[in-house]
Amino acid sequence: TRSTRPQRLLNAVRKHATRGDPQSVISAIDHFCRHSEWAMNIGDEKGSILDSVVSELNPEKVLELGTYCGYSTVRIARLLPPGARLITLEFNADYAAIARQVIAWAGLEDRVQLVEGASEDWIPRMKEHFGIETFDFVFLDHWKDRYLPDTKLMEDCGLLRKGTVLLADNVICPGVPDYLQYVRNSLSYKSCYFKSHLEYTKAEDGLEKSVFLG
Ligand SMILES: Cc1ncnc2c1ncn2[C@@H]1O[C@H](/C=C/CNC(=O)c2cc(-c3ccc(F)cc3)cc(O)c2O)[C@@H](O)[C@H]1O
Ligand SMILES: [Mg+2]
Repeated sequence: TRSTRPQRLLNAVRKHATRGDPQSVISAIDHFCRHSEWAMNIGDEKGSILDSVVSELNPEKVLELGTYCGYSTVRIARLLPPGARLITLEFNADYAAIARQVIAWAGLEDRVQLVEGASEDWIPRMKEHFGIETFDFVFLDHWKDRYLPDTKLMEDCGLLRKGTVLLADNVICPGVPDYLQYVRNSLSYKSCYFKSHLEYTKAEDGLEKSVFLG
């Protein structure tokens, strides 16, 4: 049977990246997506903005919604101190299997917990199942119509604290109008837009950084 694009992406990582070297995994995926097959990773340009937000925050507890192949998981986890934890949710078993191998190739499995399942099922279980009080940083990159309901769910589950940072991918392309309207008009958030480009293209896209004010 024909391989899938995530399988071909993993093959490119195994062929061109060095085990235990996260930067080489990131570069191998970016090269594959720029020169072989486009894939919906945050990419190098928006990825640098993600890096700067994570580095400035130095978060201990991180949640990622939508693992896909693990590209942004590797970008975030490589910047975390060893005691920090990144929980990433992915409900597609095939993507989860690829992402586990990408994360392992980068040598970051000790900092990452990939949970197979839907965000709406797992967000309410973060406290009792993972012993998480609140998250310091949340990266949203899953189905775009899930950003707003999941943000409200995280609020309702008490998973956000004063200062928790939400960073949302694709706020222009494909776009998340209901989420943007919410975080930009709610008195509970201080929000700002980082203009960039859709991964591996010249199209406009950007990231929205929203700080929960409690
Ligand atoms: C509720 C729930 N729970 C758990 N996992 C969940 C979940 N909902 C989705 N997932 C998972 O997350 C990923 C989905 C990512 C969706 N991302 C995009 O659709 C996306 C699209 C583009 C794009 C832009 C221009 C185009 F012309 C075409 C595509 C760019 C992007 O950067 C994207 O992120 C995928 O791995 C999916 O299984
Ligand atoms: Mg995205």
